Amino acid sequence: MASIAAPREPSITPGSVPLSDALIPASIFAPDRAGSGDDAGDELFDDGCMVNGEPEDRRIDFSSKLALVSPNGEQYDLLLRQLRDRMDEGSGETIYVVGMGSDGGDWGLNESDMEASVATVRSLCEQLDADLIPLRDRSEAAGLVRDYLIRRRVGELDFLEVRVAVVGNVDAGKSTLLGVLTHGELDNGRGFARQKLFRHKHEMESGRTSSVGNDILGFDQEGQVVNKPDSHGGSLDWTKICEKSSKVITFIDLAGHEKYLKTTVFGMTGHLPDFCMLMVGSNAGIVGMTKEHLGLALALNVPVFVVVTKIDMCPANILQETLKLLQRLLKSPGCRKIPVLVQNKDDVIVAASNFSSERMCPIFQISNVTGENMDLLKMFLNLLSSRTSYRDDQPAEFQIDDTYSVPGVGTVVSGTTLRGLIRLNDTMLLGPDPLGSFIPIAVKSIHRKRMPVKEVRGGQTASFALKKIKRSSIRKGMVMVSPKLNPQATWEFEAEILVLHHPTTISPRYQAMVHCGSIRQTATILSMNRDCLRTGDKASVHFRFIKTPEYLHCDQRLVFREGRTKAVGTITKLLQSTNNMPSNSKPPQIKMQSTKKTAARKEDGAAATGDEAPTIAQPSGPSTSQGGEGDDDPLVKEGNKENKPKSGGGGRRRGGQRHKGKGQNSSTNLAAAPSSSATGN
Ligand SMILES: Nc1nc2c(ncn2[C@@H]2O[C@H](COP(=O)(O)OP(=O)(O)OP(=O)(O)O)[C@@H](O)[C@H]2O)c(=O)[nH]1
Repeated sequence: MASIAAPREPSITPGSVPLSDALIPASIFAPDRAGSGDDAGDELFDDGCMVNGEPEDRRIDFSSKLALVSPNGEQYDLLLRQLRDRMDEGSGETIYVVGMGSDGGDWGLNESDMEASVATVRSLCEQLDADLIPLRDRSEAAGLVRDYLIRRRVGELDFLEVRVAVVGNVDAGKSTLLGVLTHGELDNGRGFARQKLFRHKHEMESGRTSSVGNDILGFDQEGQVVNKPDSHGGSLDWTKICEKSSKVITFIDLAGHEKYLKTTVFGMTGHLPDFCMLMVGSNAGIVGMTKEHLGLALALNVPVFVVVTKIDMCPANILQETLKLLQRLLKSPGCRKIPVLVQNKDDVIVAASNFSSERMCPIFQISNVTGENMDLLKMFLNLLSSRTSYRDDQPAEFQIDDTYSVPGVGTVVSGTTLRGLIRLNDTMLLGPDPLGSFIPIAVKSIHRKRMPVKEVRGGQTASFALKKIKRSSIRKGMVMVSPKLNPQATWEFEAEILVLHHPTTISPRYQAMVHCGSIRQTATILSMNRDCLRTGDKASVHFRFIKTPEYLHCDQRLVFREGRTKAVGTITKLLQSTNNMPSNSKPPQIKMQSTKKTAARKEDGAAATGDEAPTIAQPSGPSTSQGGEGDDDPLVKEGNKENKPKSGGGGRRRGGQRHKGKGQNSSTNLAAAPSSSATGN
């Protein structure tokens, strides 16, 4: 366990500093509960006792370090239930501490008690089809304490998945770190590692958007990296990585430059990261977009860890200064984080065990050139577990963040499964279209990280090939949901918002882009419970989308932005609307079209998402629709021009509105009414 080191005088020697004076050592987060390392398990157990109405002493004392030594049959069942609950909570894994109690007794077991306890845990793991992976042994006052990672066994076609958004200012070393992690070769300080990543990206094997990059890092059961780049081109075979991995980290690589903020916001909302890795160049410090990106993660409740790079070239006093400023920023009233410096493997385990508390913010200091502390960062990544529930019994929901036309396959949508289980050949409802309708659609094939699979569950990203649907009928922000949900589309909603920044005042009729999940659409403020809003104000605001209704939930987080104006909030109410027309008053003329032919047509794709950006033709693999999306914000512009109807003719029209449906009654007002009309639901 780490101890508090005395603050060191700054020296001029480059390298990581042991502990900035006020930074908190990870050891203060050390678990203080018996055999759990987690309050949740204890609470669950207590609840169980209450529900079953049995006195605790007939059960088992989980606060005793001896709980695992020789449980009777009933106690064993309780231990099993507790472990199962904890693994469910951790999406298939948990860190388990043996020999540590919270009953006030000294920590540690003698050898025979440790042996018996480990035998119990091993047997519990067998029952749950999980692996018991040793993390560390340590000696405490009364004997041995051991930490294990317990991880659900996965088949060849399965793996645990964690998404990490990578943000930070330009030049912080984001691409370089991802190159070093995924390709296993150190950088030379002049862009070597980054080049590998770019080359691999340009091959566009991923079939994913070019504006929000994706890189994967696979870990086997032992926590070893399985990525093996091709010795010639350095490309990575994603299928092989997934087959060999028990855990795959997907890095959502978000651009650092301010002009790409729209893409960054979309990556943070639409790609549902479990965690955010904020990169800071030690020599440059907290500059540029660092605060902006941190604020975004905080607004969306995504737990953040910080990676300070370039410690090989940074004088120690500058590094100290950067850490001090970082700590001040993280502890400020706006952040309310507890910065924790991670310096050794013990700290990694403590940080990983407590990270989901959201308040803790682990800080790593690394060098992409010397590789210093890279092992700690890798170990930490392997120990992170997904924050999304993966229970199969909920009705399935999948949010679409991109669409493709794949030659020979047809229309493919990619995105994230929010909950439930989706199987091959399932029929889902796809929508809403501009009229608010959902249509039934069959799932023809499923890929996870380019690997064909038969099913996908909550928390996992996937691509689906869809039958009989044109790509042009699908846009980002649409969903595919279980017919059981009888989905409704919403034009208007209420949200509690907080204005983070606005140069003047916001009042009714103001328009800006709403980002909510993978939805990205301009909305108008119809009314609010204050006359006007300035920076720092909170209000309940009534919004209306200007183009199409969307599928929303109460309690969803949203970001409302236009240029440098930013507000964040939570949806509190979905409202019925009597006006089901887009704000530009153009009668809705279309409905989702299905097609018998699924020919790959790039021009379909160019209009698919409502972006004016040209489609980037890729040399191989699927075409993508999001080229150049970070450059401009056409919807915002349109919104602020009061959405005058565009003259017809030559200019490209947006989204679904360019496709005229056959026999569609243009005056039909369907959208906010029960919307699964096409399905008969
Ligand atoms: N000495 C040293 N150089 C580094 C380190 N990390 C990155 N670099 C160099 O810093 C430069 C910028 O790194 P990038 O990875 O491109 O930075 P980035 O954050 O991805 O920048 P954008 O993609 O523009 O947002 C490159 O020349 C790298 O070789 C490091 O740890 N030590």
